[in-house]
Amino acid sequence: MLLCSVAAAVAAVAQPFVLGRTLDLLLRDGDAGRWLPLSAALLLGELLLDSLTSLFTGGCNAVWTASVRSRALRGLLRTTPDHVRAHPPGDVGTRLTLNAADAGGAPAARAALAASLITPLGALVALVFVDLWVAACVLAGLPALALVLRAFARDTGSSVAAYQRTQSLIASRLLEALEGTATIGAAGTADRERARILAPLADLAAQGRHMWTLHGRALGRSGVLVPLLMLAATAVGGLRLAAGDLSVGDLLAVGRYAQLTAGVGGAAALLGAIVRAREARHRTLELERLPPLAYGTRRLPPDGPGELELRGVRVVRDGRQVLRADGVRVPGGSTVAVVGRSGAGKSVLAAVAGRLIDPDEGHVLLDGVRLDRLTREALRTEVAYAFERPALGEGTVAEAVATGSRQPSREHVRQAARAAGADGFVRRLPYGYDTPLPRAPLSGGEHQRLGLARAFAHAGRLLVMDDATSSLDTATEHEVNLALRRSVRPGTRVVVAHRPSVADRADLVLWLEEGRVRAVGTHRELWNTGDYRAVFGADADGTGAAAPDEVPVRRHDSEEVRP
Ligand SMILES: Nc1ncnc2c1ncn2[C@@H]1O[C@H](COP(=O)(O)OP(=O)(O)OP(=O)(O)O)[C@@H](O)[C@H]1O
Repeated sequence: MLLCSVAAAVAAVAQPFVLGRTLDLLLRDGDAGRWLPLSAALLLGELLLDSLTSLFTGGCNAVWTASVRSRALRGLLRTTPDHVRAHPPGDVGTRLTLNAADAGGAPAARAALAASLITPLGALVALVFVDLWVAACVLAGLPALALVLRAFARDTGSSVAAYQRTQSLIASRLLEALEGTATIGAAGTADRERARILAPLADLAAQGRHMWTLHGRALGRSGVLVPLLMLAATAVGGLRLAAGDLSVGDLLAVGRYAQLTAGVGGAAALLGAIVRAREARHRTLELERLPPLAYGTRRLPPDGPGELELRGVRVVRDGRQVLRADGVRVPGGSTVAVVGRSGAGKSVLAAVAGRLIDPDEGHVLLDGVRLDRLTREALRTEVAYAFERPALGEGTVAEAVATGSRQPSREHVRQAARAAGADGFVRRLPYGYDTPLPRAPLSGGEHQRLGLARAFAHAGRLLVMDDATSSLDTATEHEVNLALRRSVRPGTRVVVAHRPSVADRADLVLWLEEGRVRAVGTHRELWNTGDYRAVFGADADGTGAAAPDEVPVRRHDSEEVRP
């Protein structure tokens, strides 16, 4: 692309000279010889090169945008969920689409700017050769043009950055509102919500106007300067022609060269694109440079039971301790329910247990090996997660369940779906397991069961379920739990639980309170504590809010329990 634009610039610089020469020969002899076809070739060549430059510019923009976008995406996927949290979905969307596309235009705009400078510089040099006086006249006007461009590049940078930030704010608010349409509809707050989303629009308009004003001012100033320069150059050239120091062809050439030299003012538009690309690149770089989660080189001992240990673990967020857990040992193969009031630190513990995030202090060990020392492969094949709102993608149902570090067979996928209570509704979909998810109208509970199926299909020695059954009715949840014991690879389970039935079925309960481990024991032992019962909304005597939610459940030792 650069070669084509440079060649086009060279052709543009050569043209006035060749045309001038051709004109002189035609006027003098009536025959320009080889100069005439040369002029035609130059004109055609420039046209062809300009077309090729446009073609390559499109290709270059596409390739570079894809590269900027992929790198930003890789940065996002390498980091921990905690770091991504600082960027709401709308912000990430804006950075990966609008900003990546702007940033992707940088190399082509730089090349075009370089080429656009070659023409005026070449024209100036050619002008010196044709006539020194006209060249001096043009040269005298150039510093003023350079000043106009410099001021434009300086002032426009901050406006562009503010404009891009505001765009991203509007996108974030819009996405938030789209996620909460039901709430907004039910509360009848659509107008207020619309006003909230569009509130930054006034700023955006002001920033946009400011950008265009700067642009317009730069174009206007250079628009005044360039004709003035041209007028001065033509006047000097005319005087020189009258004095017999220039031929008619020379006058044609100097006029054209003066015009090409003054074309440096056209760089304003390219400069604008470069400044926009630079600010946009800063924004995509922020995603690209999110601190990655580093992996170690250790592997897990083969056939380990999945013993989990939290040693001196401390997680601090915004200067506040949100989790402290020391000396917590979960025997391999057991199920531990993590309970506590909202905000007690359950999800933070679940994230630390499977190394979605690293603790600020202390270590988590799986079968005696620190999680941060494990290879990525060892960690992700041995630790599986199921979440409250799983992200299933847009492939088929089977692909959604199969996606993960291993590639389970189709039969394995079915088995996992059966265990998660998903097989029945999946079979009723138009194409069963081959139904594309966007064409599968799933309820919240069905969506969650597919997420569970995925976790079951990839279950290693540790399975972390963070509120992953919250949308299931108690009977389905009970069935899923039984199937989990029977049909899924045995291992240690960490289950964030809000229902007493789940805590009761667990071998062990980890009770968190304000980010600290209040007690570890069985549900039955802990139920004797009023504060523990209060976590489930039960009254001091053990009845109340928790009771209606309960169905009689059997513990794995077959003893019927109604907490
Ligand atoms: N990245 C973060 N930045 C700031 N605060 C955080 C971050 N992650 C968690 N917290 C805070 O840590 C506390 C525990 O959060 P956590 O999500 O673990 O609660 P939880 O027990 O799972 O609650 P719930 O039952 O409502 O889901 C909360 O006060 C939360 O605001």
